[in-house]
Amino acid sequence: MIELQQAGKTYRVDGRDIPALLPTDLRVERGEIFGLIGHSGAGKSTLLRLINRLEEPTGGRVVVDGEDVTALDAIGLRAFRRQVGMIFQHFNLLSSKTVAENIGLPLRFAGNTDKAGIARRVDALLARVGLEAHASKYPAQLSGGQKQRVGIARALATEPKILLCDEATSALDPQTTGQVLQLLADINRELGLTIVLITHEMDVIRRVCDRVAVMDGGTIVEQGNVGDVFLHPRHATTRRFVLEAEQVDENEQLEDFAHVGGRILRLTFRGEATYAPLLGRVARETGVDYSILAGRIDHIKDTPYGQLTIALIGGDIEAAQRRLGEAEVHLEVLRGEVSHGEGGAHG
Ligand SMILES: Nc1ncnc2c1ncn2[C@@H]1O[C@H](COP(=O)(O)OP(=O)(O)OP(=O)(O)O)[C@@H](O)[C@H]1O
Repeated sequence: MIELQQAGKTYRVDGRDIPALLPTDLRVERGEIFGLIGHSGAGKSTLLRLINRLEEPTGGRVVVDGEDVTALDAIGLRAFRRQVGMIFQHFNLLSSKTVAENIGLPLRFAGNTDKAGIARRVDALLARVGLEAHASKYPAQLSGGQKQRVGIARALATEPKILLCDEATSALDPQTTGQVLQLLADINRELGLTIVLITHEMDVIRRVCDRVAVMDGGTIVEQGNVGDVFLHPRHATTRRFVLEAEQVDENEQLEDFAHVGGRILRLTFRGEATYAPLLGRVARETGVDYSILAGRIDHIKDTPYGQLTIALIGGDIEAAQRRLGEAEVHLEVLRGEVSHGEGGAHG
């Protein structure tokens, strides 16, 4: 388990203090995938790099599995860092070394001189990341996705218990991003590795993370289970990330609906409720008509969810809304009722 206890970092540049990370408390549980999301300069990298002390905190403590990392001397820190792998946006591979040599490097740095043992470990890692056929190639001969696989294999070489991912997919195209995220999720599940990743894309969080913290201005402004934060964002920054991920402009959408009569609701379904034939049943029972204005069905990690924007027209709208509210559905009224053709919003 990783704990930040009032951990913070202020840089001093040309006599001026730059508070990159305000004193922050955070807990990452063992075996989870924890995401940090924020815009450029929010303090994500600083927080991540405090965990393995690539940055020294200017205040507070970082505790990993009960050990105060901030108090370690140089020898203790070297041993601790073997338990923490890291991967980077631009892979940070040595261009003069082959794939196999890059992957074996952390073992050599750790003082391992058993060449046959290293070769066996490197072979197993190559197989783990699906690069058996590329062992003797050089980084320049690989695609971005393959380079990141080398980065992941190298990070796993010393059998770490924590993997820190600094924008690991930001340099990759969407399809390759999906494959690398899947690999991270598999490693997390199979090895029980704790993963902390930083990103500026909500989609990355949605696909692999269990929990998320949203950062803004050097502090955490919202955190929780990804399902809760993604489907019901409370902070304005979180909301913007979610809307960006869904490519939705809320104001534009409401303008588009101006000519639609009735009451406009947004329904959010999670888990099995996503596939339940609820709308038709409620419409039949209450005599309302509905039209679907916008919708999306997708997954948050392995859990399906659906979001539907509908207009309810005619019939017993109050009863319909009550029935929907009683089901396993989260319901928001986006716009009150207007009669057809009237347009514009009532409160
Ligand atoms: N070595 C440094 N010296 C001085 N200021 C720094 C240093 N590193 C980061 N900062 C400043 O600290 C703040 C937070 O930076 P940080 O890199 O942690 O943010 P970030 O959210 O990771 O952004 P990005 O996504 O651009 O990497 C920024 O204002 C940045 O300019």
